[in-house]
Amino acid sequence: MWEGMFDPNLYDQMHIEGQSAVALTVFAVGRYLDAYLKTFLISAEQHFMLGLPVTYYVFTDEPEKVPNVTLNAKRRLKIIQVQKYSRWQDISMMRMKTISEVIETDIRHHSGYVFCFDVDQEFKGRFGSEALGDSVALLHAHFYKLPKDRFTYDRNPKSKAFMQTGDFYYHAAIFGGLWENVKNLTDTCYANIMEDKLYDVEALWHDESHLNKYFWLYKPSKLLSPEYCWDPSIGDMTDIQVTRLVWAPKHYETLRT
Ligand SMILES: CC(=O)N[C@H]1[C@@H](OP(=O)(O)OP(=O)(O)OC[C@H]2O[C@@H](n3ccc(=O)[nH]c3=O)[C@H](O)[C@@H]2O)O[C@H](CO)[C@H](O)[C@@H]1O
Ligand SMILES: [Mn+2]
Repeated sequence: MWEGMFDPNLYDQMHIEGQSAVALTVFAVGRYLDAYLKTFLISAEQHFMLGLPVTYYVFTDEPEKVPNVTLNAKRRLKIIQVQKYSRWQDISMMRMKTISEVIETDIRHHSGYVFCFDVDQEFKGRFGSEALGDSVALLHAHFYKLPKDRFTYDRNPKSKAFMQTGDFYYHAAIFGGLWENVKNLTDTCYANIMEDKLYDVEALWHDESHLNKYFWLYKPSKLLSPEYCWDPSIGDMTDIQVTRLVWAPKHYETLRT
């Protein structure tokens, strides 16, 4: 999906008539909560799936610290406590298991669609119902123009994420689709992550490597352009007419320790 390819009103009309409901999952564990969550949620209320019922699922180790954000009509927020793994790689990877569990116990009873987001980002423009689809993947802003041999797939044959060729390089900061498909995605990635642990290997880019392998084997039905997750530090914006969501500044040294 690129700006200019679609009529937003047609998508909105179709999803309002079809009574589509959307679940958004986001993790804010450890210092990521103070650093990013409030901006993420406030901006989502300004731009994410406006007009549709949205349930936010905020996963955190410190529920009492989740900011109080005023929500639009038909929108609600659920806070779910999770443990804080000591390694940031595990905080990131283990999201797959937690998302799968909450789809099973909660989401599937309320929302047809699920979108899973990193928290270190801010909505800036319409992120609307045109982004909904059976199985949705995002083109990584740093790779969408590069030749395939530059894609940073996992090249270790011992990892379940190993792959030699692929279609695109997908960004793990956003994926989504019908809950059935997101359930299958998270279950598959989690099983592969755990099998890697058994053999003491870790994929190059963690959950992102497993996500790329998954979307190579189970093709997504819809691709989002980097407008849907843009890094403002990229100088060349010739393809980008609208930034819908942007990366927030990363402060790995202070936030991940
Ligand atoms: C292009 C790139 O470099 N991608 C990798 C990088 O993305 P990122 O640098 O975007 O990862 P990240 O630091 O945003 O972590 C992913 C998400 O996990 C959550 N979180 C993570 C750590 C923490 O202490 N608390 C917390 O809540 C939070 O929602 C965060 O947005 O690192 C990730 C692992 O972390 C994956 O390996 C990604 O593939
Ligand atoms: Mn991130």
